[in-house]
Amino acid sequence: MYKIVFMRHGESTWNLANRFTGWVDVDLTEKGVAEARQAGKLLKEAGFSFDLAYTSVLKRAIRTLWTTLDEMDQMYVPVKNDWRLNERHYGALQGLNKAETAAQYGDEQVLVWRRSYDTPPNPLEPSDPRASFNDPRYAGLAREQIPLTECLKDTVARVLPAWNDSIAPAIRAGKQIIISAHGNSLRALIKYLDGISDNDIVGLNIPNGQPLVYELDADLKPIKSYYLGDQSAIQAALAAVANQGKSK
Ligand SMILES: O=C(O)[C@H](O)COP(=O)(O)O
Repeated sequence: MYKIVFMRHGESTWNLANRFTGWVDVDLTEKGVAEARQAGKLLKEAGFSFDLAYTSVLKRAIRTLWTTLDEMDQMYVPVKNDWRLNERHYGALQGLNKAETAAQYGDEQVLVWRRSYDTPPNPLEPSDPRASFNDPRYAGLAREQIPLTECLKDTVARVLPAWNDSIAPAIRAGKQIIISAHGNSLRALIKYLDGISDNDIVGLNIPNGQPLVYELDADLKPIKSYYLGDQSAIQAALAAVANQGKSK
C-alpha cells in the first residue's frame, strides 16, 4: 500500500478578496501561513516523513509547502516545481471578484465557469499584459502550451502527464510524497484517481491548507482518502469554497 498527501495552498490574498486567481502569482495571507503551519503539525503528529515534494511554480503553493516542511523540520526534502501543477488558468475572469461576477452574470453561469468540466471562461487576449508568454518561469514551454484560459478538462490534460511521467513512477519507487498545489489542479488529479464523472466533479471542492491523505493499492488505485484534522471545520471550509461563487 502506498500513501500520498495532497494539499491545496493556504489562504491567499486573492482568496481573502474573493477574486478569481488562476495563474496570477499572489502570496499567502497570515491566515494562509498559519494554515500551512497547522498542516505541518498535523502531518508530524500523524508520523509522516517525506522523501520528495511536488509543487507548482506559483508562490502560494510553494510557500505553503516550505512552511509545512519547516514545521515538520523537513526542509531538506527535495522539491520539484512543475508548472503542470499550476492552478487552472481562469482566463479573462482573473482578477474579478467572484460574488460580483455572480451578481452580474448569475450564480448558475459562475458555477459553470468555476466547476463545469468542459466550459472555459473567455480567454485573455494574446496581447493582454496578463498573458504569461514573456514570464521567465515558462521560458522552456512552447507558446501553445501556455494557456489563455482553461476548463478543467484542459487542466486534466496537463496535470495527468505530470502524474504519469513523474509522480506515479516516484510513488512506485517507494518515495513518500507530498504535493502542494491548487484547488483545480488537485480536482483534476482527484477526478482521475477516483474516476469521478464529468457531471459529479461539479460538486467537488477542496479547502485551503488541509492535508488530504490518499492510500493507494499496488496499481495506484485509491483504497481510501481522508483529510487530517478537525472534520467539522473541514466540512465548513468545503461549503465556504462552494459558496464563494454565489452573489449572496
Ligand atoms: O484560482 C482561483 O480563483 C482559486 O484558486 C480557485 O478558485 P475556484 O474555487 O473559484 O475554482
